[in-house]
Amino acid sequence: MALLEVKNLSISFGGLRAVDSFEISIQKGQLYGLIGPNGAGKTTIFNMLTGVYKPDSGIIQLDGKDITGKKTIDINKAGVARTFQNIRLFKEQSVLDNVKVGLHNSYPYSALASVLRLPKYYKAEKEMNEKARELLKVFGLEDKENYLASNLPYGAQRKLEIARALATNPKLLLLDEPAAGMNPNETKELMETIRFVRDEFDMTILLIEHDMKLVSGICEELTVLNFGQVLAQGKTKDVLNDPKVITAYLGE
Ligand SMILES: Nc1ncnc2c1ncn2[C@@H]1O[C@H](COP(=O)(O)OP(=O)(O)OP(=O)(O)O)[C@@H](O)[C@H]1O
Repeated sequence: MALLEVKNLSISFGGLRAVDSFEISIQKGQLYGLIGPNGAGKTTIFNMLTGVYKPDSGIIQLDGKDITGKKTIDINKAGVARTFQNIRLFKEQSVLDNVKVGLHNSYPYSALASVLRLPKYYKAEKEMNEKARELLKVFGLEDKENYLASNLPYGAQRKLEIARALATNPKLLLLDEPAAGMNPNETKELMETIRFVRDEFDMTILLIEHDMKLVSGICEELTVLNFGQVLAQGKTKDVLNDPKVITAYLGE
C-alpha cells in the first residue's frame, strides 16, 4: 500500500482550474519530486494535501486513511508536515523554542499545569528540551539553540524549518522549494541533509523544486505538472528525458 495515494484531485479558483484530476502514488520511504513551471499548481497541491484548501473533488489517502478536506491541524496530527516556499519561522524566538513548537502535539500538558508549574509541566518541558536538542544535532544546529531564529544564516533557517516539521513526528514530509534562495554550496549541503533525513528517520518526502541539480540528484521519482495537469510521471531519469517534458518545461 502506498503511503500517499491521491486520486482525481481538482480545484478551481473562479474560472481557473488550477489543479485538474491530479493523481500520485508515493511509497513509504520514497524521495519524490513535484516539478513544473511557475503557476503550474504545485503549491496549490501542497495546500490541498495539508488542508489549507479544500479540493473540489478527489481523494487523498495517507497510510490508508482518508484525510481529504480535513483541517490542517488534524492532517498534521495524522502525519503530514510541511515547510514553506518563504520560510515561516518564529523569528523572534530562539532556535530551541522553534523546534519545541513542533513537539507540543506529542507532549500535551494543560494550561493549568503550566501556570501552576505542576510536576507534569516540568517533566514535559525536560523531555521536550531533550528531544528538540536531539533534532538540532541532526541538523548541526546544537550550538545555536539560544540564537534568535532570525539571526541564523539563510541555509540554517531552512534546516531549522525542516527540524520543526520533523518534530511533529510526521509520516510524510512536504518541502516547498527547499533550495530557494540558496547558493550552490548551501544547496549541496541541503541535498545531503534531505537524503540523511530520509535514511535516518525512514521518512517519506515529497518536494517541490525548481533547482534541477537537486531534483535529479536526490529524487527517485518525479511528477511534472503543467497548467494544473500531470504531464509526465515516473522514474526521474525517464521523466527528465521525456521529449514532452523537455519541450514544455526544461527547454523553455
Ligand atoms: N487562493 C488563490 N486564489 C486564486 N488563484 C490562486 C490561488 N492560489 C493559487 N492560485 C492560482 O493557481 C495557479 C497555480 O498556482 P500555484 O501557486 O499552485 O503554482 P506553483 O506551481 O506552485 O507556482 P510557483 O512555482 O511559481 O510557486 C496560479 O495561476 C495561481 O495564480
